[in-house]
Parts: sequence; structure tokens; C-alpha cells
Amino acid sequence: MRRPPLAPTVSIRRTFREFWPYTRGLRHLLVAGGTLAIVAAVCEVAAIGLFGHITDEVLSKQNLGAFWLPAAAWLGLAATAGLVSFVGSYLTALGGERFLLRLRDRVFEHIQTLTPDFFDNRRLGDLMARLTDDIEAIEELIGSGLVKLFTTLVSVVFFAGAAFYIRWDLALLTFLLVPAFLLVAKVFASRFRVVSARERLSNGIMNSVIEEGLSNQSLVQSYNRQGAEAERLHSEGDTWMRANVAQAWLSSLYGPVVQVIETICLITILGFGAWEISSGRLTIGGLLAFAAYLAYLYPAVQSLGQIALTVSEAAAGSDRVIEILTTRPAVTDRDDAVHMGRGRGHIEFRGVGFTYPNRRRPTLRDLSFAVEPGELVVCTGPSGVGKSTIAKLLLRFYDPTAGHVLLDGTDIRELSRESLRDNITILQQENLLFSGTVRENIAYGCPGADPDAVVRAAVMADVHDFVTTLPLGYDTPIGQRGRLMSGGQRQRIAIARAILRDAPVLVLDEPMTGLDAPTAARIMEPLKRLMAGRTTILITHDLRFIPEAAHKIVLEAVPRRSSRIRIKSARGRGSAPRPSRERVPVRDGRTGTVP
Ligand SMILES: Nc1ncnc2c1ncn2[C@@H]1O[C@H](COP(=O)(O)OP(=O)(O)OP(=O)(O)O)[C@@H](O)[C@H]1O
Repeated sequence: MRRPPLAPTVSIRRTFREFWPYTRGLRHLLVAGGTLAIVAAVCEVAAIGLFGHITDEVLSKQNLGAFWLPAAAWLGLAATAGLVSFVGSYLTALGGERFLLRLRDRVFEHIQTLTPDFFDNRRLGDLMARLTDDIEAIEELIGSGLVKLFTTLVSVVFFAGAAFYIRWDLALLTFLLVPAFLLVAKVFASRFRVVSARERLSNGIMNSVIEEGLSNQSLVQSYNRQGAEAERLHSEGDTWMRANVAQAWLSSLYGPVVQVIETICLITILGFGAWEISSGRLTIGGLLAFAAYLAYLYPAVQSLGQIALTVSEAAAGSDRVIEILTTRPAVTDRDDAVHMGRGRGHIEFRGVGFTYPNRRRPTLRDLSFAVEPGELVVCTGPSGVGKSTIAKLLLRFYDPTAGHVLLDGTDIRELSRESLRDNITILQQENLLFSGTVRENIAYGCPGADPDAVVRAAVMADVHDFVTTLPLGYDTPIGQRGRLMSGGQRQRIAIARAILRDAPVLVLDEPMTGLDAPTAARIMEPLKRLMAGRTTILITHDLRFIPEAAHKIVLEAVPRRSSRIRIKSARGRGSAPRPSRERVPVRDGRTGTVP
């Protein structure tokens, strides 16, 4: 399988510009967290000062009387530092988690504005990884990461300031080695970003393999493909492992490299300090306090470098989230889109042509037909000729590349998608149910529906008697995608949902697919009740149960680059066209028209 490319790299500045607005209303938490962390650092600086004082005034002079006051002050500082760092960490975590929640909501909201084409061209597991792991990585950059960066920087300034205060010349000597830290951090961070991008991609692919493997378990087991699936996961897991090992290699190497630089610094300081003490220019307490400040300072400098690695990792995640956020929906509402109320249900396709994105050959060309309010039209024709595409155009999952689709005489591009879709109910080939209860699934299109209305819809859909036999009746869970139900039961629950929704236009896309003849015949009764009084486009191969009075649209694939449409009476194959419409010659290619 072809591996998808890495998401385009985005600069850190752009990442901040993109995600910083999401911290609005949370910044006070982050600022409070940062401020408290600074207070904790100040307490630590002061505590180290007291340590130096105790060494010089108590230990060197063997004066126990001078011990108690600084010891009590030290204890007080330690308690204050503990308390403020606890509250600070909590507030930072609170701000970070709220940021995460907000960002995930936003990305999910955005994803739901994208047309089905976006999902058809991507793997679900990868999208899930972007909505979970990658978003968490961004939080580590913008939320808690920013606070950590700020507090670490402030700690560096404090400890360095304290070290300068004790001995500026020693401190200066120490600081000569700081550029070495920065250089190492820079080299590691750039390598880390490349490796992290690969790891993120690999994580997405591995999630996809798990998601596909688990959701298709019945297919996997019935085709004895368990070994192949395990192999597929192993192979992706292996790629992911390699990326992780490369990450671990870099971050493990980073520690010792920095440690060596740190040790060089400490030895230099101690040597220089010993010389200063022997010549009487520095006390032991002064040297110990100085060394203690350095012991705090170096880890802070080191964690600045570590933050650079975290930033690289987070940037790889944010590239993938920004890639989604910058994807524009193929179909949008116009600024002046009309919000129509309940329509009459007159449908017209006028000279419609359509080519799927990334396809060169058109699926529909110059297609015209009209359906009167309340009328049933059956759309039939060979597989792959474009029948379901008609439903997608009607719902504005795509816009036609030529011509117009009209609802009650208005081009549907002029309507808001929400109001258009409120007027249309689609019953798809594969019944899409959620893993809630029977009641939740029936009421899916009508949240808050009256329980009696749910039961009435179930009665009309011929599913009520069955539901009453379930252990919890309407509150019985139907399993993942309704898999605890039979195909016919799923279909009837979907019909009840459509009845409850009560839209004037109905699109039935192969409602009999996968059902045997008796089940299909049984479904036909509730379907007729559903269709009564609604404009219905029934897409089907199965003409056995087509109502007598139905008119037919036959999409025909004509040899070489054309297909044509005919409208016939449903009473017999090849019978005369409807009186109000006439067949016209096939025009330029794939489809012909009946205007
Ligand atoms: N998202 C898509 N991207 C690209 N091509 C697509 C997409 N969906 C469908 N097609 C192509 O468009 C053509 C028409 O598909 P459509 O699903 O409308 O056919 P159909 O007549 O409903 O077929 P069937 O009866 O088998 O369901 C097919 O050749 C199909 O491969």
C-alpha cells in the first residue's frame, strides 16, 4: 500500500499564530501557573542562600545558636515552594486540558464541514490519531509547554543572577559554556523534528490498520486473513517502532552530551573555587551555595534544550492538524444563502454534468429529469453508472460541474445546506446506525422527539413488535453499528428514523440490498408508508417490488464514453416514455437527457 506523504512543514511562528487564539479565556490560568512557578523558584533561590549562610555561620563557626532562625526560615520557604508549585502545576494543567478540549472540539467541528470526498480519500485511523495524539502534542507546545518554557527561562535568570551575585567572575566563566548547550540543543532539535514527523505519520497509519482490522473482523475471520492482518499491523508497528527508536536514540544521546558539558563546567568551577578559597577570596559556604545554584541552573538550561525537542515533536503534530484545518470544504454555503422552510418537494436536475475530484472521466453528463411533489421515481441502471451520485448531488455533498439541481424551482446552491438537508431524508445502502439504544437511533434525526412519536414511527416501520421482545425494549443497545440486529431489523429501524424525521423528499439508495426475498417483501410495506405523500427517488437494481405506478429513470452505460438516461413507465420494461417527457438523442458523450 502506498504510504501517504508527510504533512507540509509549518513554521513554529505560524503554529503559534494558528493556535494561540484558542488560549483566549484560559490565559489567566496559564499566567497564574507561570507566576506561581516563579514564586517557587524564588523560594528555592532564597533557600539555597540560607544553606550557604548556615554553612558559613553555623557549620564553619560551630555556632548552634545561629542555626534555628535560618532553619525555620528554610522550612517556611520549602513549605511555601511546595504549596505554590502544587497550585501552579494544577492551574497549568487545568488551562492545558481546557485548551485541549477546545482545540479538539474545533478540529472536529471543522472536519464535519468537509464533504464526504475528504473522508473517502483518507484513512479513519489516521484522522483519529490527528484528533487525539497530535492535538495533545500541540497542547504541550502552546499550553503547558509555553508555561514550562517561561518558568524555566525565569529559573535560569534567577539562578544565574544568584550565581552572579555571589561571584560574578566565576559565573561569567560558567556562562562561557552556555553557547555549547545551545548549539547541542539546536542540532538535536532539528534532527528530532524530522524523526518526529515520521513517527506521527507512522502512528496515524498504524491506527488506521488497527481500526480497519478491528472493524472488519467478520470479513477477516471468514476469509482466514488473521495472519495477514497481524502481519500488516506488525509491519506498520515495526516502522513506528523504528521512528520511536530514532527519537529515543536522539533524546537518550542528548542527556549524556549535555551531562558532559555540565561536568566540565562544574569541575572548572570547583577547581577555580578551590584556588579562590585557598587564597582567602571565597568562603566554603559561598562556594557551596554557588555550586548549588549551578546544580539548579544546569538542569534548567538542560530542560530548555529538552523543551526544544518537545517543540520539535509538537510541531510535527501541529503540521498534521494544520493540514486539516486549512482544508476547505468542497461545498460551502453562499454568504446570501437562503434558509428555506419545509418545501413542497419538487426536484429537477437540469443539464447536470459531474466529474468526481481526481477523476478524469465524467460520471454524469447532461442529465435532466424532474420529479413532481409526492411522486415516486425509480432510478435504475447498471452498477457504477452514477445512480448514487444523483443522491450525493441532491444532498450537496458535491456541486455539479455543469447544470443545475433545483428544489422547488430554486437552485440548491442558493439554499443553506442545513435547510436543504432538513428537506431530504436519505436511506442508504448500508444502514448507518450508531452504537446507542433503539430509541436513540430512531430519534437520531429528531433529537428530543416525543417518546410516543418514536413508538408511532416504529409501529409504521413494522419494528415495534420486534423491539418489545428485546430485553430493555426501546432502551436496548443495538451494538457497534447496529450489529446486534439483523439486516432487516437494521433496515426497519432506519425506516422508523426516516418516518420520524418527516422530510418532504426521500432518497432510498438500494433499500433492499442484502435482504432475501421475504425480508425485502416485508420491508416494502413500511417503505410504502414512508414514501406516502413524499417525493421519492428510489435507487435500485431490484425491480421486483417496484410499485405499479412508479416512473423509471434508466441510466444506461452506452458503449465507449457515454451513458444515457431514459424514463419509462414502471409497468413494463421498454414501454413508452412518459407523455410529458420525450426522449432526446444522446448528446456529446456519456449521458443523454430527457428534458
Ligand atoms: N468519491 C468518489 N470519488 C471518485 N469516484 C467515485 C466516488 N464515488 C463513486 N465514484 C465513481 O463514480 C461512478 C458512479 O458511482 P455510483 O456510486 O454513483 O454508481 P451506482 O450507479 O450507484 O453504482 P451501484 O449500483 O453499484 O451502487 C463509479 O464509477 C464510481 O467508481
